[in-house]
Amino acid sequence: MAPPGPAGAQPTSAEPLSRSIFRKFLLMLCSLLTSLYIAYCLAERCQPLSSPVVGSEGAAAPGRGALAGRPSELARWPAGARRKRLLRLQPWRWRRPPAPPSEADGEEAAWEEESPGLPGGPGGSGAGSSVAESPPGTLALLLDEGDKQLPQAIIIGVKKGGTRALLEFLRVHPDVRAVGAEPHFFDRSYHKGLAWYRGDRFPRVLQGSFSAPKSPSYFVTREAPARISAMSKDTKLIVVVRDPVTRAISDYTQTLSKRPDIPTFESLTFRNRTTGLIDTSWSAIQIGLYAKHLEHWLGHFPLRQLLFVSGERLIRDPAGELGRVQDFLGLKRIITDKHFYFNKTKGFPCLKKAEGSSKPHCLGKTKGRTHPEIDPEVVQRLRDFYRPFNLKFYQMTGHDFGWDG
Ligand SMILES: Nc1ncnc2c1ncn2[C@@H]1O[C@H](COP(=O)(O)OS(=O)(=O)O)[C@@H](OP(=O)(O)O)[C@H]1O
Repeated sequence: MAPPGPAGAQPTSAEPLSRSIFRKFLLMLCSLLTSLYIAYCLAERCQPLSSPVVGSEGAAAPGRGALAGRPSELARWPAGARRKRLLRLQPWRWRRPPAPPSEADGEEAAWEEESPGLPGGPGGSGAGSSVAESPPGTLALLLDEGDKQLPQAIIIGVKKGGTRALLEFLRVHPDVRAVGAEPHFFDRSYHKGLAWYRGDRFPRVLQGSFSAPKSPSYFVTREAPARISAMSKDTKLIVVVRDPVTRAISDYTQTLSKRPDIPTFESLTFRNRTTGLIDTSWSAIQIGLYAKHLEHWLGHFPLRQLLFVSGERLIRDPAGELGRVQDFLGLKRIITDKHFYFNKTKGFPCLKKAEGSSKPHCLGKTKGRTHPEIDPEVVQRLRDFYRPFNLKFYQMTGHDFGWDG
């Protein structure tokens, strides 16, 4: 017979059994909790509050992910938590990102290389897709809600319309952030999906501000209206338009600066010089058929979601045009006359102070090139050719741009 234990320590026959079951239960609970925590962490949900909420969404199918990244998603976070994320973990957000490289330092030049705009060459002949390959200078705007998300406004063109000037002027606004190069998402990289587009394309910027990356023009890309609408039907679209004849010459001048051996403007203009048949497959001509391109956009967006900026007025009265743009984007009217001066040497309006600097700033030498002399008869023929398209465009937009006298 076993000796009795200390008083009170003698377990009943049931006690050791229940204690060991309890211990096992505790152990199992602990391991279960640990596994749950690990699984949770692997799903990237236990990152510090600063981690991009929208970016963790995973691969969204085009047309579906847009809403997930929009303010509604951010609304799930309490305002305090959101503010904390901004303050604690992304101090760089408070700094203005460096200015995007200007034409002078290569970005623009590199971009221009992509669009020789010659028949048969890249961005050259043909309607629709080939024109789409010629990346007209466009800009995408990100109306920011404090985290990564898709653009809420895009400057969709037109190439040589004055898109760079609009971007540089808009950057003066304290609520505007400019970001890196546009990834040609809606024309070339759409297959990569919206999550990729959102990914690292746009910086996280302060709530209430928006960023404006330089981007290709989607105005002449057939697929762009449907794709942008699939991203968000609310996207605001800005088009800088310019007299299509001058625009075509400007386009040609750009190509000529890269390839001095190209045929003359006059010979490229006609399919048959004798009959006077215009070569509408030449992208320099095709891009200027604004009414035709606009029709595609109006199939997906109501007119009120498009703003047409006059390229001519952007030169004559930059503050006036910027006023309209600020209103359209819901920005406070901050950019006014006092921001501009006319630089006689450049022949264009320039900024008294560049964004982030105290020095005056004109656009680089690839903006405001001297155009070659074009045979006046050819210019007249082109004017006649564009007139009906221009009139249609005035009718559609409710605005006479004055290109036809
Ligand atoms: N302030 C100011 N300074 C310089 N240039 C100005 C300005 N405002 C508008 N423009 C006109 O912008 C034309 C170039 O248009 P884009 O910037 O859209 O060109 S691009 O498509 O991005 O290559 C450019 O065309 P070209 O004159 O043919 O070079 C200019 O006429």
